[in-house]
Amino acid sequence: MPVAVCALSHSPLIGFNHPAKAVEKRVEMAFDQARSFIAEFDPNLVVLFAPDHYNGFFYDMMPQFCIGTHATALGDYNTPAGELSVAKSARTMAKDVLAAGIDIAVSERMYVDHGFSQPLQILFDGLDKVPVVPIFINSVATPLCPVGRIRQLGTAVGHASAHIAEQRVLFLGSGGLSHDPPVPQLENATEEVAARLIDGRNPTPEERARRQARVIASGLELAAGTSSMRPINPEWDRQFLDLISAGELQHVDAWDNAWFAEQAGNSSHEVRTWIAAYAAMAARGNYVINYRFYEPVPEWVAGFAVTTAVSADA
Ligand SMILES: O=C(O)/C=C/c1cccc(O)c1O
Ligand SMILES: [Fe+2]
Repeated sequence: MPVAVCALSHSPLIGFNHPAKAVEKRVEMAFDQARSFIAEFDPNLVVLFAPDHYNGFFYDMMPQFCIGTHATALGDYNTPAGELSVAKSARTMAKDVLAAGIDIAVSERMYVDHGFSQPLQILFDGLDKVPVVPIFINSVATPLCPVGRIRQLGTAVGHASAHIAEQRVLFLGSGGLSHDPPVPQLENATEEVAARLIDGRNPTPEERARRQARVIASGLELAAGTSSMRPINPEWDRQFLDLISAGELQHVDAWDNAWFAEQAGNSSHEVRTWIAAYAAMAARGNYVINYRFYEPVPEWVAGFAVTTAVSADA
């Protein structure tokens, strides 16, 4: 039963802000590479690990991770809106992951944002082109669980994937690497912002447009060097990619949550999606990364990376 991985950064600013043409071209070539890899692997199931950015998940009930048995994309930042094609195996996998001692939440009405929809759009040209098991991983709403729990989650998902009907499973991680976009934090939020983080579902079109305009402007400021946001940290990103490449995921268990934010920005916790995807792969045997791309892209507020991996004995 072959398994494979694709993990990639996302940014809702793609298409809004434009880095140098050569940079956009290199990223597009990386997407081409990932698309060719996936087309050749021909998965009949994608297990998609992705975060949310206070669009589908709020502090009124914030799980650390959640598996969707139905999922709908909201369509923020011009990403496609609509139903994901959630596989029946989502239920089987939820049962198996719980039986392994990982208390994953289950949602019959999961709402997801660009974290899920962008990779499906870029890699599969739509939300419903491939059966998917969507797994939300909290990467912004503090307090966050220890990152070692995410590795255990990924491991449990990997084991569960060996007992489902689908035979060709792609583990897809969406997020990271170092970046610090202006996603608000509850601890220092005004009353108005706190209310939005606790239960800000269904913003008006004007509210959504204001939020998006602020984030789009933040990318231009980061690129111009006039931003107070934490800069992208290519060295931290390189070390993270080296660790994944070496298959030494167990080291993440010692990583302190505060250290992520200090080194690589609050949203660097999105690498949790990569850790889960690669831990799932590792649970199915040794792997080799056969493609690795990295480029810091401040206009998109992203240490932008794309990797693919296959089983070592494939
Ligand atoms: O949710 C937002 O408004 C912005 C999200 C964002 C910006 C830049 C990089 C990312 O990974 C994001 O999710
Ligand atoms: Fe994000």
